[in-house]
Amino acid sequence: MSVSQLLRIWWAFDPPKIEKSKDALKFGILGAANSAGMTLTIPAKMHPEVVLYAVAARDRKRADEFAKKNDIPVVMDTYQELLDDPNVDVILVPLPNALHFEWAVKAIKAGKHVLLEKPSVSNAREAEVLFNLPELDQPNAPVLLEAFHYRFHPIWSIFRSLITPADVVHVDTYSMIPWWMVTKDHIHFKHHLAGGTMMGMGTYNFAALRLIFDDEPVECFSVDTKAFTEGVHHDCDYEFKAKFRFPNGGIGEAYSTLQGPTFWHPSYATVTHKKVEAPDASLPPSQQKFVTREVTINGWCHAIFWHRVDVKESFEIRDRTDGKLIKKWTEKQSQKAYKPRDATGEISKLDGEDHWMSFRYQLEQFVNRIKGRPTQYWIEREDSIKQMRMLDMAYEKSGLGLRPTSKYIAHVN
Ligand SMILES: NC(=O)C1=CN([C@@H]2O[C@H](COP(=O)(O)OP(=O)(O)OC[C@H]3O[C@@H](n4cnc5c(N)ncnc54)[C@H](OP(=O)(O)O)[C@@H]3O)[C@@H](O)[C@H]2O)C=CC1
Ligand SMILES: O=C1OC[C@@H](O)[C@H](O)[C@H]1O
Repeated sequence: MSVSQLLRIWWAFDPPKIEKSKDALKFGILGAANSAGMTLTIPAKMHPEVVLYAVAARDRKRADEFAKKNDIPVVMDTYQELLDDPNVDVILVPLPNALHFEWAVKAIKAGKHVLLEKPSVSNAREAEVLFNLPELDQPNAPVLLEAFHYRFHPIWSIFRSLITPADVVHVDTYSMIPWWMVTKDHIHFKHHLAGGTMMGMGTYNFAALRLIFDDEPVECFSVDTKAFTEGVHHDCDYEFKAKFRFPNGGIGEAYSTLQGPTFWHPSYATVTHKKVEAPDASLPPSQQKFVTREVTINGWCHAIFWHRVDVKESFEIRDRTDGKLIKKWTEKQSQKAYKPRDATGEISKLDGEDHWMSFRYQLEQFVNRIKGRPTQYWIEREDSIKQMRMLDMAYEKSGLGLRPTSKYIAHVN
């Protein structure tokens, strides 16, 4: 690892504190959750309009420790107290998946903006209710965002700009978390908390497939899982491989594990396009040029550590009359973009620094949306609903069944 790589990662996790603006948004966090570090407390240090105001946790000692570590001035004993506090503008919901629905609904009904951990809820039924709450369509409605952080990183936009969704024939996606990072008693492996690897990591792969095809899957035709069978862990997949068919006939594959090998391996997505004609005015009229493009993004999930987009184009020149191959060759190029300025075109005009994690890019857009400024990237509410439909489709096919619906749904009209 080079010194510049090390420095980038160092600054990403331990950035210099910056001055906060007078009209900064006050954030409250529901639960002293581990994920809140990446999603909010670290990126907040780098955002002038974000102030960490309060944390509420079920255990006072845990809450106090979390508050001290993150310089959060207010500690509350219940989540409801935090929603009732008029000083709080925004709520981060980093609770177990099964509690996302209830607390996101309550927060929105309390008039708070909500940054909601992924996966947004437990299943599509909950998503349809949450993302269609009438409060979200009123004037000055609260902003609700599913925290799909990687979609806000510049490398993701560069990658997508190299894809022609209608021509995609095959996509292979891979992500993993080493076994030692997720113990069996983690919320990821509790069925009543809507656990499972498709929920935890797979949702990232599934979103990648939806975005690459720019469409929704018509069918999940196979899901192989390795899942726990006993006690609270029952029917929680710790590894899976799923295959989907998309409307253009293309196949999308997703593999992920929360019990992966000891050494972390960067996520990747490899996109194969069909062979298409590449018009070339320099060729004689008797000849035709074709190209088959393969685009791979390495490190799409946690791009701050390392990433690279590779494009491989295989060219052929053929005789127009009999199709005979005249010449063939391959061209390759790669690119990285830790900050928008590393890119070209519209992307290059956006704000960002080398040490911004995807979470910091996400926070930028979230705050812009709340402040009524333009957002270059966003995840629409309908998008989050479709995402949960894809998860349901896979869980149904796997035989593990949908993740249970919150009883709180009976209270929402
Ligand atoms: N964006 C990302 O990189 C990541 C996102 N996630 C997502 O974030 C969410 C939380 O995950 P993570 O932070 O790893 O989990 P943690 O277990 O670290 O935190 C979950 C929090 O939920 C609270 N909680 C409330 N009720 C329960 C309950 N019945 N059982 C357990 N905890 C409860 C706890 O709060 P209290 O302090 O009140 O006890 C705890 O702090 C999940 O939705 C997960 O998918 C997870 C990892 C990374
Ligand atoms: O987003 C995530 O979800 C699953 C976690 O265990 C993982 O660390 C994180 O990146």
